[in-house]
Amino acid sequence: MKLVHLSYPVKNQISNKKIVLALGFFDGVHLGHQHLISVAKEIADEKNLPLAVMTFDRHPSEVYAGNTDFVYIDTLEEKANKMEELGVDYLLLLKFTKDFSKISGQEFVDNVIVKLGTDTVVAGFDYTYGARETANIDHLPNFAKGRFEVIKVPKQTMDGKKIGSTEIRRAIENGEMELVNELLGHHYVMSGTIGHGQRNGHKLGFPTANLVWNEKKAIPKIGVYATKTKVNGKWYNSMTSVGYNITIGQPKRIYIESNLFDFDEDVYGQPMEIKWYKYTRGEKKFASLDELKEQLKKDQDEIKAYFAKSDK
Ligand SMILES: Cc1cc2nc3c(=O)[nH]c(=O)nc-3n(C[C@H](O)[C@H](O)[C@H](O)COP(=O)(O)O)c2cc1C
Ligand SMILES: Nc1ncnc2c1ncn2[C@@H]1O[C@H](COP(=O)(O)OP(=O)(O)OP(=O)(O)O)[C@@H](O)[C@H]1O
Repeated sequence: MKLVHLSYPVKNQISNKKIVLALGFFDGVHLGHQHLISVAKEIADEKNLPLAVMTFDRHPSEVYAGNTDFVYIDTLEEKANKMEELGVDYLLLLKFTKDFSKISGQEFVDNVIVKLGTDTVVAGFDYTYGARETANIDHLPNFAKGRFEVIKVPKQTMDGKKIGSTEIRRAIENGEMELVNELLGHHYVMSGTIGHGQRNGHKLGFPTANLVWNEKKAIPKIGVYATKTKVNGKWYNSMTSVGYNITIGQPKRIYIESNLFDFDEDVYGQPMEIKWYKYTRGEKKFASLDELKEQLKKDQDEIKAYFAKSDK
């Protein structure tokens, strides 16, 4: 798969062939997105054309609402890896600027979709584009004027509700990891490197690997989770705390730290990935380290039992 950076207006086709173009932001590449891309892939294969997916370099709400705290389900790298697995040939990253946000639907069609050499556009039932998202998928054939075909993908739902990135972000921030994983069709993952903690974990008998993560990623709510953690290229069942570590010292910042089961190696500086399974409890302030230690033993038993059942 090729990653292509574009800015408005687009000047040239990206391939000497025409393309099938899937449109949207695609944060998380959830089950709804996966379905849409499989529809587009089928058309591309039938027509013997490359499949391109177009997204933006930042979420439009960062620009519209000036919301610089906006957090993402996927980093660009994660999104690109998922797209590649789905058989996408080109991932197009269009620069989303204030000026671009003001163009009309017709300008978007003429200066982006047509310039790319598009044969067929595939987009969802609620896809919008143009200034303040004024134009929708049903307007697209009028703007196309016969220059490309438009395929509208119907709403994909779970329990009657649209499968959507906004809902998944809400569920991550609410610690509803089982729902998150169901809607994504894969586990929510956070990756980064192993940083230094305050070195209290060893004293407690529960050493932890502290995650240094990409600050644009959505963080599960404060609390304790059943997780799997990858270090040294291998996945271990683990328990992960997202918290301020309120028992030891003054709360300053959020730490994400995993205690891996059946693992005892020095791994500072190495890559680390956390797959999130289930929220088990909130963070508590304990009167002593011994009480925290007692609780950590209980957490370990509970989470080991959870995996003994769910890994079967
Ligand atoms: C599974 C798990 C649960 C935890 N729960 C709590 C908690 O409820 N309250 C708290 O103050 N700290 C909690 N901690 C954080 C410990 O205080 C922390 O691991 C310890 O301070 C070591 O931190 P360090 O790695 O920075 O030295 C938890 C840690 C883990 C791994
Ligand atoms: N559940 C779904 N069913 C069908 N199409 C979908 C679904 N979710 C997204 N799409 C389509 O996939 C493309 C990418 O969608 P987008 O990036 O807006 O994600 P989203 O999940 O709809 O986000 P949000 O929850 O913020 O509305 C769009 O064309 C959109 O219409």
